[in-house]
Amino acid sequence: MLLTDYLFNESKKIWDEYLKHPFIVEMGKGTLDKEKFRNYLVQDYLYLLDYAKVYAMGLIKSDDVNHMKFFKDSVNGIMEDESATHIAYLKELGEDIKTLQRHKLKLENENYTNFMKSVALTGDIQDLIIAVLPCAWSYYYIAKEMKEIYKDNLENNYYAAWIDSYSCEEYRMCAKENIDLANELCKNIDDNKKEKLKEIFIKGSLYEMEFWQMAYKEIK
Ligand SMILES: Cc1ncc(CN)c(N)n1
Repeated sequence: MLLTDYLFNESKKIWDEYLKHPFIVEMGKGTLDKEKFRNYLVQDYLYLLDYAKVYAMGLIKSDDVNHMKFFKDSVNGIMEDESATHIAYLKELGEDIKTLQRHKLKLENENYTNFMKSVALTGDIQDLIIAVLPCAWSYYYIAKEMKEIYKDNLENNYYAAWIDSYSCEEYRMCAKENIDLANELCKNIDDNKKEKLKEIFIKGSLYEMEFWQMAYKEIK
């Protein structure tokens, strides 16, 4: 069995909870409070900056030129393409884009990004790819499911552009490249390492859940 199939099975319960989360359900129905969404996007914009740094550390820890290119292209994809959806929504919602970086990270966001950065700094390249794997993969999983569940509700849905950006072919490829690299880098691991990687993956998946919780409860 591929390592990523094993990791998916081990965390599927958590991932299926994402689909029931009120933030996701209300986005799917188009009823989510726009102020909540704006605050989420500001936090997520800051998250993406740290997330890009983790891929930059992946480049430093790679020896293979193809892996180096993957991490370089990922930094570019995060900072240019993924952030572009955030910026477009935030502009439309009246946020000052020039001062976005001045916002403070909320606790759950900081905990999550500190976790990824610490794995990236103290672990090996296998630990690093598994720490970032729930990010792209779970967003693709969520958006693809939303596209199906809420298919009759997307035409005039304010959040359709968000759903599209994470379920489109380009993002599917992005998630697949992360999955394929994880399997390639981890193909010869022993059982102890597999257990360690499972713990990292489950922690990352739980931090994703905490992020949705943070976005929904929205205490400033
Ligand atoms: C918190 C979080 N996790 C994952 C993703 C998808 N890259 C994101 N934008 N934000």
